[in-house]
Amino acid sequence: MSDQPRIGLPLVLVGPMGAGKSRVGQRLAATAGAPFIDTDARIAERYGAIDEIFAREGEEYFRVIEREVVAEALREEAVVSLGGGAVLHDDTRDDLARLAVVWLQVSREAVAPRLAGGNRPLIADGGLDRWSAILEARRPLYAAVADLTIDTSRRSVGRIVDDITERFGGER
Ligand SMILES: Nc1ncnc2c1ncn2[C@@H]1O[C@H](COP(=O)(O)OP(=O)(O)OP(=O)(O)O)[C@@H](O)[C@H]1O
Ligand SMILES: O=C(O)C1=C[C@@H](O)[C@@H](O)[C@H](O)C1
Ligand SMILES: [Mg+2]
Repeated sequence: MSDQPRIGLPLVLVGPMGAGKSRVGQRLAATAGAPFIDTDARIAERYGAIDEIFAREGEEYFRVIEREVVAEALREEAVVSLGGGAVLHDDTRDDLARLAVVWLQVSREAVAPRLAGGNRPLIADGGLDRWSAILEARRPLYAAVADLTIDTSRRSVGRIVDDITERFGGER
């Protein structure tokens, strides 16, 4: 008998840039012995670096390929970390209504050091003010799809993983 916690799959992480979706998703999947999919990473594998896609083809095109990758990922029995803007797509929000979704939140103060050095095209100009404006525009979308909300600002990755396994444990 494995003593790995069992969680219902797919288990989906949403939230703004820098909230910890990739880091928490990876750790959660490893802890639960589940596959991990990061849709940003899958897009980059197939189509090239995300900042280059934005620069070359624009955001609208990015959202089309993002939707394809997200739709495929949500059909897999995996921990799935979505890109920050994936919830903008109506079909993705419809899919998420039927799945276990965790909204990782983070304060403006806590996210500042986490964003340092990243390659995030939407906040390349505008920095933290732009990050806050994007979050406010999307807040109702995250709220609409979330089954569990966790403020990660002052919480370790390990504690966040425990919070999630506590809420969604024993469903596999
Ligand atoms: N709970 C936490 N406490 C402190 N630092 C964290 C926490 N979670 C993540 N980080 C750090 O914050 C940074 C951003 O995390 P991560 O890349 O997982 O965010 P993300 O939500 O996937 O962002 P993006 O939407 O840009 O992909 C990383 O350096 C990560 O190590
Ligand atoms: O918040 C967003 O719209 C984005 C977040 C990242 O995860 C990437 O998906 C991309 O940089 C766009
Ligand atoms: Mg990420």
